[in-house]
Amino acid sequence: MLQRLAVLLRRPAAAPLAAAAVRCVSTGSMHITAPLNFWAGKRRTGEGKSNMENVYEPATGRVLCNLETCGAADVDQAVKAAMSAFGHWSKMSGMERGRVMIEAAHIIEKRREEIAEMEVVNNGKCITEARLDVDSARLCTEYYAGLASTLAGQHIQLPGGSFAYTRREPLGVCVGIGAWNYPFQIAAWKSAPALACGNSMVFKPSPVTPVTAVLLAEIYAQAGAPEGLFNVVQGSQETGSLLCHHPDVAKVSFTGSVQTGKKIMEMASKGVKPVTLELGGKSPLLIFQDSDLENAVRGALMANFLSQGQVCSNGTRVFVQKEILPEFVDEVVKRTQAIKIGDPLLESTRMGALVSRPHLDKVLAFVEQAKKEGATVLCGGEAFVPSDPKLKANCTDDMTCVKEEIFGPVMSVLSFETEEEVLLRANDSTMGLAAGIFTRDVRRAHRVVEHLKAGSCFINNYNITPVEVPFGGFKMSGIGRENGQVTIEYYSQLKTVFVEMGDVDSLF
Ligand SMILES: NC(=O)c1ccc[n+]([C@@H]2O[C@H](COP(=O)([O-])OP(=O)(O)OC[C@H]3O[C@@H](n4cnc5c(N)ncnc54)[C@H](O)[C@@H]3O)[C@@H](O)[C@H]2O)c1
Ligand SMILES: C[N+](C)(C)CCCC=O
Repeated sequence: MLQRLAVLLRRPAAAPLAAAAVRCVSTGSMHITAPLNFWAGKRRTGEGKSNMENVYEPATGRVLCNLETCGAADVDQAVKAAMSAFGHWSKMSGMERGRVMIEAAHIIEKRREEIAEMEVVNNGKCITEARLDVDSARLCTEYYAGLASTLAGQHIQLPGGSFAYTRREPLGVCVGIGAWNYPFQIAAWKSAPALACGNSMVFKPSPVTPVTAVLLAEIYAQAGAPEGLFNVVQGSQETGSLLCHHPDVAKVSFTGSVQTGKKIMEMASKGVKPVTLELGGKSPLLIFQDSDLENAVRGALMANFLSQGQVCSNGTRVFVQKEILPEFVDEVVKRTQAIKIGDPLLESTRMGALVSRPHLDKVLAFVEQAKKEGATVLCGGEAFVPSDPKLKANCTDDMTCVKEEIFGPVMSVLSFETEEEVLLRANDSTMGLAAGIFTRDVRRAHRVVEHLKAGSCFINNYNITPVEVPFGGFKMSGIGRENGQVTIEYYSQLKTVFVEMGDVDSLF
């Protein structure tokens, strides 16, 4: 089944305001002219000023700002600034670093509304979700601020009074490259663990959503971080590639598509640099007949329609046990039709605009393809027109919409009969970011989860990502983890020190 596709395409509103960067209170009123690059403590103009790309407001199609992309000289300056900050920051104690980060978290909290509004205007998601994204960024900063002072090595006793110890050391200048679906949150999820470990960072946001990462840079600076600790360079793949190849960069943490992730890994391999890859998914959600149906329906909606369906971990293959399929589908259709689609800045809106016209066309093409392959659209299925909800159903595992990541508000519903069968079908994907199961049978829940090939599994819920819990993928969905204690491992390295207390026992 294919669900409602929501998109808002509005006519341009009034003329843009002339001021540098203007906070908006209504859709279509913001125009940004302040530079969006930031290094060595200041906003900077990129050398690609002559070759600027338009950045659009998804909800209106208006030009929000122009992107000044960074070339080799800019990237070099940002990396130099980060190296200089690293010298100072890496020598500070964890407690001192944590203090700066806690202050940054407080500032994020104070500026919550402003950041959330900017995110809405640039990304198209609704304000309620954008606030939660800002909260997640703040919580992540707080969490790693707390962990900073706990980083430590081990002492290992050896024969004859000799011993060894390990030091947990930072890597150096880390690069973060972000996707457009969670722009501010991704910048925080990458920078907070990196900085807690004593690294500095150069971050490149997606050229589609460049406006909020620079706010995070200002916040760290205001919180007392040394100049150059967190830098932002804008641009597309050329800028990203310059960062990955830069000889002074120690690590690359990337969030984006599988296709780009492979290129990042290849570029990083030239310098034998470690990578964290947070890539795409085509995750399964398994709903057994003994589920609490109300919660299963809620879970399926949360698994598919957050951020207009543009979520890496979405459970887009919804397998429903045959006995409850009609009941489940009726309820899901009813609630999907009731989703309030509209101006993303309105409090009542629950679904805003897809990120761009080309992306909308891509999502609609998946729906057309699905229809050709025999799927029935139960509701939606076309660009959203308020009075025109569409319906239809019937997906099979071999359909393109069931195999490929659509990254839009499109839920495919499939029916299954047995646990063994659904496990085989659920795992039949090259990706393995997330998976979910709804059942009242606690033994089945854990048995099924043990066999699911996915990095994040949800039992009787979906798409929650507390920052204390590791997040990341199996198979082609990625390498490494974000959040949780384990992420410290991905932003630090161990130095082992042997200490001899006796004489050298030489064979020569
Ligand atoms: N696993 C996760 O945590 C997670 C989170 C969010 C999004 N995603 C995935 O991201 C994808 C959508 O985001 P997108 O369209 O922005 O992805 P994308 O791969 O097109 O771009 C991601 C970033 O990589 C940069 N980039 C592109 N080519 C590059 C190159 N050759 N060298 C260096 N940088 C390059 C882009 O400019 C952008 O900043 C989806 O597949 C989604 O599942 C994954
Ligand atoms: C917070 N969410 C909704 C789980 C999103 C995680 C990041 C993936 O795109």
